[in-house]
Amino acid sequence: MNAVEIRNVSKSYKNYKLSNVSFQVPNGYITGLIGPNGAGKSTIIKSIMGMVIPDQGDISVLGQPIDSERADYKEQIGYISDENIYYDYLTLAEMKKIVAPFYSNWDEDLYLKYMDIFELPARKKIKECSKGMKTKFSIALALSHHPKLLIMDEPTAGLDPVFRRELLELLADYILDERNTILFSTHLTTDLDRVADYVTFVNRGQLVFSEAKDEVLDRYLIVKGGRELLDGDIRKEFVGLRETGVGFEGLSRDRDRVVSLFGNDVMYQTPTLEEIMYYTAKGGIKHV
Ligand SMILES: Nc1ncnc2c1ncn2[C@@H]1O[C@H](COP(=O)(O)OP(=O)(O)OP(=O)(O)O)[C@@H](O)[C@H]1O
Repeated sequence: MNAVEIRNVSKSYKNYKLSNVSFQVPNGYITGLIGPNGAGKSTIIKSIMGMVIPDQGDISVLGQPIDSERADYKEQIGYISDENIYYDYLTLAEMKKIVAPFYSNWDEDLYLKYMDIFELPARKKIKECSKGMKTKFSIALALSHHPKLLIMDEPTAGLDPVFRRELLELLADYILDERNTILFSTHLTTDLDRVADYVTFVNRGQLVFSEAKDEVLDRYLIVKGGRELLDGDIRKEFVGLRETGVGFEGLSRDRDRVVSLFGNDVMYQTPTLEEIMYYTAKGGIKHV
């Protein structure tokens, strides 16, 4: 089963279009949603949360088509927004009192445990909290109602490296229960190198790929060689290309093809997710 299914979803704004995007978030795994600034990650996540209504397409969450009239499916979701969705003038404890009654599964002991682990001051006003503290508070609230699906929009932005690593460990613990699923968006792709099973990549409102991370890393290849090897046709083999006075570095999405083209005349390197995102977003920009 898929925890989330997105079929042919489109959404237009004045200067932007999310175009006919379809992908699945498999149950029991961590899926990373990556893409440069403005690619459409938050638009997709807000569409799943019913906060943005797509112009067309269908979305199902945990087997149910979502419906703006019925918000009960959200009880099963732990949502961490990239914006402050809480009332600034309240303390953390006061905000928790508002949020907790929405969840029949609310676990006060678990909430207190997270407040303690994250060293969060319950009596501090939200407006007096740092960005990292607000994110930690969001995570505490999201996990304290035992959600089956955790949806996080840029959760690691604003977190120091120590807590970022702790958060990733916490997510790994949460996913140990095979009924749980995580979808999280980030442009810090190193987080995904560590924990993601699947990767969905959007660029300028278009889906580039959505598949198992290992398959992506097996298929893409970086090629480094001398400029004399490049001509117009060869350039078209690359998703993105960086050329210098003497050489080039290019990303191919077809490992077998470039190896058969270049043989031993070049050097090969498996790209990181960051390199795949960089070359795809930049295309054939020249650096001479
Ligand atoms: N309510 C809105 N009205 C008009 N344009 C919008 C609105 N919401 C988003 N956009 C535009 O849609 C595009 C995609 O935005 P979105 O927030 O989904 O991107 P993102 O991938 O999450 O980016 P980032 O990594 O910077 O958070 C952007 O060009 C943004 O300006």
